[in-house]
Amino acid sequence: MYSKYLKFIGFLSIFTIYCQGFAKSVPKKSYAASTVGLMKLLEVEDDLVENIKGYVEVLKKKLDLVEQSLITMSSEHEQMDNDYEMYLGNPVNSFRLLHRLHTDWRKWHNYALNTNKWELEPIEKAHKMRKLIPTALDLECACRGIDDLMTFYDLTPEELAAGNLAGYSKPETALTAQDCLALGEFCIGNRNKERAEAWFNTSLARFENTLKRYSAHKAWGTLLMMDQEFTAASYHFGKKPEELEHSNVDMLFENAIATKLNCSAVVKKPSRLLCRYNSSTTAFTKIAPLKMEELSTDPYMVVYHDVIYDSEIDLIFNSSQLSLSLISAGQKSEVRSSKDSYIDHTASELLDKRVTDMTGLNMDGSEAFTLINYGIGGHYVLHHDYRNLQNTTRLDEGDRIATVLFYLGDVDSGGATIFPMINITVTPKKGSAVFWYNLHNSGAMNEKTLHSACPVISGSKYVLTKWINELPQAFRTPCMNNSNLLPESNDLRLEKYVV
Ligand SMILES: O=C(O)CCC(=O)C(=O)O
Ligand SMILES: [Fe+2]
Repeated sequence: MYSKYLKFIGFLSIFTIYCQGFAKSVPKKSYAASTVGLMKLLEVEDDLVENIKGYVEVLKKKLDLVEQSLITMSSEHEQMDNDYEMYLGNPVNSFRLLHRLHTDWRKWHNYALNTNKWELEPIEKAHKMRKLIPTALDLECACRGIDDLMTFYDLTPEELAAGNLAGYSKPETALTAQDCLALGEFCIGNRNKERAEAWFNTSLARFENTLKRYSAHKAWGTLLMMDQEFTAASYHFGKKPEELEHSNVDMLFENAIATKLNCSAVVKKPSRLLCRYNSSTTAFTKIAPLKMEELSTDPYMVVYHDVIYDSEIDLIFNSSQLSLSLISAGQKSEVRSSKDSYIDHTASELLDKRVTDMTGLNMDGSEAFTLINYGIGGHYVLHHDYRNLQNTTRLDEGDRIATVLFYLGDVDSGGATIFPMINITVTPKKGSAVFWYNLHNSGAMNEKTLHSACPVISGSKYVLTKWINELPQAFRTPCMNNSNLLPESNDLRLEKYVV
């Protein structure tokens, strides 16, 4: 199986040299940084292929069943032989027609809506492998390798896309339209507009239909909009320039602008909310109240001060693997530039209790603590913590109802956590933690929890995140209230507990 990949490995290992050259800016475990790493990735891909094959089998069985029934249904119509009156004149036929439609329709409706757990098993297995798949940083490293090749050997996107490597032609290594698009997006992050445009152009030429071309047009159009080049951008969005200036596309930038403003905000808005001791969430807080500062009521958000001791922070650092690889300064990614790892069992048991004292929530089924380190420029783009889980998956696990983010150190400058939709900036302060609800009481997702980690200007930032899941909170969160109900599919939590 591997032999057909070996030539790709030869090609990809060119990246190795480049990625090692960037050793300071690339995580050590980067797949693209070694041939051994790439071999591991092939194994991951093999497993993934097996799981997806399993899923295809499941789908085929379903498809066969539906096709078989279609054949049966059509054969009834053939029997009529265009003489409908004759057919329906027979009361048994009329009865069968009615009965068929009455019961069959329900059957098909249920069949289409219900997915059995075992049917999703192969895809769930594939999902569990997600920790093994390359990260955004791995991809970036690979893009950088290609980008450097282009610079050193004066290659154009067209040549590379056709598998032409400086006179060494390998059509089988030709790039797909999606590959070219990813390289174009990398060039935007790398502030190389000209090369980004050349990649988008190559990508557009390789996409075979308009629908697929849309993503390349959108990326290119957005790039032009950023530079206020409305006329050029209008071509990509299929709109007139004057429509574009006021269109929804502006929304793309509103958040980006809000992020910038909030990241540079130094003065907090005066608030009518309070600082107080919280002594009511658990029995323990009655004897050891926590210093709490209210930040917002929608979403509910508070900061706890001095909620984690220096000795506990030391324990976390000593026990985590992060200390082995503190080289994150300068890592760049469009999504996130940071390094994360998990903390050990003793520290997490201790902190689980603390989080319950802070939130009143049950830690069963919550996700493991993640320790994140951001170096200079380290950031995390705007995102929501909820995962927008649908149907079955949501009923099994529940979405992330709340987040607790501990700040394990002060940051010299920058690195705030910002919530642009509610205009809140939380400055990292050693020992403090911010807690907020991602979901409304109804279970619907609260869009206002959109947040981002601003780039670190100077120093280093360490945070510890805890994502708390919704289902174990059935007896802890307030009764659900219909006032903020969103459409049905958003409200499985309600359905599950109110019946
Ligand atoms: O580091 C931060 O300030 C935010 C981290 C975050 O949003 C997350 O881990 O989901
Ligand atoms: Fe987050």
